[in-house]
Amino acid sequence: MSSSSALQLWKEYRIPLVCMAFAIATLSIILSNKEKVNSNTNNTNEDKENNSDSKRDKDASENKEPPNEVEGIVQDMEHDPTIPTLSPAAVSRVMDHATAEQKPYRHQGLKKEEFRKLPKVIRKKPKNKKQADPVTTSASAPIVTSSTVDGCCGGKNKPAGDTSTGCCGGKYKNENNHNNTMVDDDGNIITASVPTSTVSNGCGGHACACSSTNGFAPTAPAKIDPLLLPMLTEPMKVFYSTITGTAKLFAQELAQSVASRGLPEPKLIDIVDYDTEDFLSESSLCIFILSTYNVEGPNDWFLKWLEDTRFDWRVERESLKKLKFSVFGLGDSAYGDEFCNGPRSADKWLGQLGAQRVWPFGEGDKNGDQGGAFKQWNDALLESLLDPNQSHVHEAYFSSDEEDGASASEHDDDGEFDEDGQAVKKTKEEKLGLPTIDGGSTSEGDMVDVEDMGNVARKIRQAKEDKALDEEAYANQKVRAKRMIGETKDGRAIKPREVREMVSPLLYKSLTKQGYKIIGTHSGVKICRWTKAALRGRGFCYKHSFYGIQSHLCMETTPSLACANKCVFCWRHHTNPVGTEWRWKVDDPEFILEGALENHYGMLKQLKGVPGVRADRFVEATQVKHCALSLVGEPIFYPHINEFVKLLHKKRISSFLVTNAQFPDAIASMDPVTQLYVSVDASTKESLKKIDRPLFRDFWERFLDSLDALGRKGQRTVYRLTLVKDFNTDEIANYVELIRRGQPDFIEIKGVTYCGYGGASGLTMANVPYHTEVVRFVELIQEQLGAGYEIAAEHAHSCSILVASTKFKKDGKWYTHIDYDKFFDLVESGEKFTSLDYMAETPSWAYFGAPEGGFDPEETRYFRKSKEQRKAERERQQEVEMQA
Ligand SMILES: Cc1cc2nc3c(=O)[nH]c(=O)nc-3n(C[C@H](O)[C@H](O)[C@H](O)COP(=O)(O)O)c2cc1C
Ligand code: SF4
Repeated sequence: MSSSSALQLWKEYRIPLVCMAFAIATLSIILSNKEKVNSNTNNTNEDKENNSDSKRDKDASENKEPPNEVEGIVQDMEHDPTIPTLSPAAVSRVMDHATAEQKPYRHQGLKKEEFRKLPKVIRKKPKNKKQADPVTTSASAPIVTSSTVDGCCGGKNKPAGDTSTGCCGGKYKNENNHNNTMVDDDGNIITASVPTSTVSNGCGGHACACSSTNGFAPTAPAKIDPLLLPMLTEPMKVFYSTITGTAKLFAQELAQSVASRGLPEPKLIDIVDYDTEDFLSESSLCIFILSTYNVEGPNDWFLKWLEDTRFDWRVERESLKKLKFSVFGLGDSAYGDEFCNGPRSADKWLGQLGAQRVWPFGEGDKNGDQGGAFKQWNDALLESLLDPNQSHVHEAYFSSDEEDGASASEHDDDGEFDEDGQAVKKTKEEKLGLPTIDGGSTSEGDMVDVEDMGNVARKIRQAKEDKALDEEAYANQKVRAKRMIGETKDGRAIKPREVREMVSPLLYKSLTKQGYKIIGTHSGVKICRWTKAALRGRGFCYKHSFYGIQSHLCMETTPSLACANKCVFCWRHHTNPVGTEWRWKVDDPEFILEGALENHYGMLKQLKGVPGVRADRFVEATQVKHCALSLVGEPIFYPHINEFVKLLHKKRISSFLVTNAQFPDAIASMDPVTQLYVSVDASTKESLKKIDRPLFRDFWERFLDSLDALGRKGQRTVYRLTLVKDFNTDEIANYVELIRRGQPDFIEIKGVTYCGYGGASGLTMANVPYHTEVVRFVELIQEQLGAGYEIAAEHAHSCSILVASTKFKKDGKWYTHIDYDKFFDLVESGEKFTSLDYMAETPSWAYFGAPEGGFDPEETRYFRKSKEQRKAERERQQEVEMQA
């Protein structure tokens, strides 16, 4: 073929020829790759390592950058059946982190041999697999990276002059290793170890793995600080309180820096929008950015709640133990001692309530570089949180008692002490309720083994489920009101805070279980056992002997289930809400009274068929004549107590109101009641604190002021003393002093009734005095009181004795009973009257020392039945109640 014809041919067929040649070349490449893949499938892990090494060699020889390490890891994971499959979201989080972290390593310009020694796995520790000895571990063994990497530095840190090869012996170790711990979408813990420079603990000694094939020594099992978990599994919450907006700006800044580090974006919450009670079940990481105001401000509610909870002995000491937190305060140093005082208190109380401080308190001064201080604190906080080698719990800020403005004894429960008086420190696992090693003490400090992480994840899931259920129940029931807390400088209204109901679903459940009927949101009514006894003609309570009340005509109720004490003998088993001020929704007095009567009659109806109920008593009982405002809680706490009492009197129902002497102003402003009681549970400050466990710090002053207010009332007044052996049965002289102070008309003294208290009070049967002991106590009181008071009546059955002012004794006869009709007439008249205007004669059987012991002879004395008889009767009663 001539060259011209060949050229002609080439011109005609060049395109199909080139295409054919290209197709053949492509086919041969595909075939050769397929062979490689097949042979790779049969390779050992070591082969894989070598293949991957040779790929790196190739890359290095072509002067290319090493491949993205995490891409390699993810590919490895896809092929390795021992590695759990990660969700795309988890993979992308790992990728983001690794990409962010590999820069420093590249900048160090590592050589290929050095690069090979880097760990390249993301692995979950194989279940029940014993950690291999680092010396004998082959390269094919699963490598579990550690947050405290102990492996060889590979000589990476050696200075230019050091030409030796292999192990540096730890000589040149540095602190920078990056270890990112992740949790996949199923709650599995994964550890992405992406060292950026050298490993930190050197490689000297027997554990040196310089000679191992991969040059990386697996050491301790992967561990994660459980305190990091909430941050990794759910967004942190950033609470702010602000008036002029700075705290909110800082909160937004924090949120941005968190998100920029690849963590879930935080939730920003204005503290006034949050139900403080929800902190009790809060398990998120909570950051508080709080401004300081010495006037009414957005912090008030939160701080009040913290303080109340902190000093409420009914609340579990570590009630916020699930919460992890850090506080930053905004203030102005021009305020001197008041600089950032609110936020600092929040930090202190959170810590004292068991919350885990993940970073120390920070503060920014408006008078200085507030923004700079915040940035510094913010950066340090996040750096610390992202560093798993750091302990995330920091020393609580404990102020001295003087700082709190209280005596040391008032705060003596700040810490925990063992029998020797030494402070007891709980391990983090104990605080978190995690399983501990060797029955209580962790052998490895603060870290929890990966194998325990399943439990942690389960606990977190459980807590979330519980919380969701709680929230749902609460949302279904609550009717919220708004509370205005002021206005901003420019006249804008600050968001009102929502007011919640006193009775939470949990409390509702607990109280109804104990037989209470709940009316509205804060009131309760219950049938007392004496009402049942009276219906059956089996006697009345001590009020019958002392004041002429027939128990079946009496309704026991309270318009406030909350009070400000935590008395050791409280019937409520310490489940009730407490507070030093009313902070709940308020129900209408008419609604409460109607609800109380309706429920009372409803409960009575159920007793209709109970064996022994007398028809005449049952009919009488359908018209309540007396109301004992003493069931539980503090009735005087209810903001409309005067209206409530007025309604009772209008229905010609007498009012017996018992207060616990913590609200002197309320006592002073109380309109006349049939009988006003004050509980005098102790006679000294120390024993009152011990027995009533009051919430108020100035509880003693309040107590004395209440007695003074009672003395000024000019009403029929009573001191009620409940004797608890070994708590308040001595100090007679002090009681006498208190009686002289309040000049009550009567003093009721009774032994405490043992109701099977829980552990909270620590009360046992040994604390219940015998009747003879009560009598002896009363005699001593009377002796020391001298003229003016005498022992008037008793009710031996309930171990109660009445000491009365001799004003109520005329011609040798006692007039401790009440002419109720006269009382209502006096109230209706609107005239001023005294307790002497409506007294009535006391029957002789009620006198102290009378053979009847205060038992009305008209009643049938009931003696206890045998266990079997009681059981049979109980069953019969249950049957009747069921039918009803
Ligand atoms: C009326 C008022 C009262 C303040 N009281 C205090 C105070 O008692 N202690 C304090 O450290 N700072 C006090 N400050 C300063 C603020 O806490 C400070 O300016 C803060 O940065 C405001 O934050 P915000 O913009 O988030 O509201 C007060 C400021 C105002 C306007
Ligand atoms: S004042 Fe009454 S309700 Fe309150 S704690 Fe004491 S006993 Fe219980």
